[in-house]
Amino acid sequence: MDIKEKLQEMEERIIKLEMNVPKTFPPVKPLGYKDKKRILVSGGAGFVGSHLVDRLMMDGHSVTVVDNFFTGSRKNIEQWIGHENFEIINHDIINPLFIEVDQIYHLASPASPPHYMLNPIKTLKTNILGTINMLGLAKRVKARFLISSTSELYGDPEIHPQSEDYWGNVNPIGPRACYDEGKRAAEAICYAYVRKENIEVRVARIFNTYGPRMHINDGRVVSNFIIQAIENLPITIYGSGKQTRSFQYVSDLVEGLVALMNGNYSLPVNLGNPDEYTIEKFATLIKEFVGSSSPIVFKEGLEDDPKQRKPDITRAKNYLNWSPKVSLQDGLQKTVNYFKKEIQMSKTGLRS
Ligand SMILES: O=c1ccn([C@@H]2O[C@H](COP(=O)(O)OP(=O)(O)O[C@H]3OC[C@@H](O)[C@H](O)[C@H]3O)[C@@H](O)[C@H]2O)c(=O)[nH]1
Repeated sequence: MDIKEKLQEMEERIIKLEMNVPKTFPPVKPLGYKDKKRILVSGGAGFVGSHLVDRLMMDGHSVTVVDNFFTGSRKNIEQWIGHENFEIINHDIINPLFIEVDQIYHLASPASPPHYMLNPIKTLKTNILGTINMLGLAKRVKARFLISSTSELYGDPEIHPQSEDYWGNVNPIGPRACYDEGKRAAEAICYAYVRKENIEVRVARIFNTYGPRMHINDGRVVSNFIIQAIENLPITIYGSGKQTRSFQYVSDLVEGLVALMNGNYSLPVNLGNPDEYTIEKFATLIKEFVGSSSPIVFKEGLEDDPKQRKPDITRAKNYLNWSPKVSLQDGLQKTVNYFKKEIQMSKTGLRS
């Protein structure tokens, strides 16, 4: 959509608002009261959270989003504002929350390294106090609880690929510790609640994920490289570029989260795409994909940057019958289209 079309769309929306024409929502499945669940998504205005909210809403459930909008954004969920099945609470989960729900997807936490390192104490509080508060809620209302954990829990892994029974290699006092150790503590807290309080817990260890709705200032490799390539700016590789990552498209992750929540498996499960690339190869691939003239440049490496990462997804295959479906080609196409629009909008001042 170019800028003229976008302006026209906005004008039409203003006219409809002025005329009090009811907003049209994406289609929602009708669900009987027995199947309809009340679902809380913490961090539901974020990149992953908002895609999950779309899925749960379209499945016909009642969804409550709780978000403090630190990295989340209202525009990610604006399509549901005003829907009778949808509610949004502006709240920081480091404080307790009292509502009635059947399921809790606990996704609230900054996830991009520059964001979580910006305020490490807040990252620790969110993952530790926030998880305790969300589990307290799950205990009070007997809700099933899913937490978004991370592949960062494996630190700089000495085994490859990483399976869930690997305990990890994390620097407990390094700059990434606020997130890595925060998530490790969060998992420990979950299983303490399982042992002592009989809570039904699901733990998703999420590997690198990309897709539309990543923030333009997200700072992770996929968004950085795509934006740099679109703008013909230098593509910045941190370190040698020999480090590896494996990238999953966001809709695959959402499928995995829903399957995990509704299945019977209660130990941690890796959710990621085993399609592995060196960062150097990935830079070339993005440059060619976008058709960019960007030079590829090497910058200083990051402290404690994991050298290799690839999920072993045997558990997810066996227990959830889940495996990623979206190819890098298809996922990148959607993501590049999204960023082209976002860049255009930010240049016209319509988006920050
Ligand atoms: O511009 C950039 C950005 C990043 N990178 C490199 O690309 C690799 C991936 O970096 P990202 O910041 O995208 O993500 P990381 O793998 O370090 O961390 C991620 O891990 C999994 C999730 O839990 C989180 O989304 C995030 O913490 C790193 O080696 C990083 O140094 C670049 O070379 N250039």
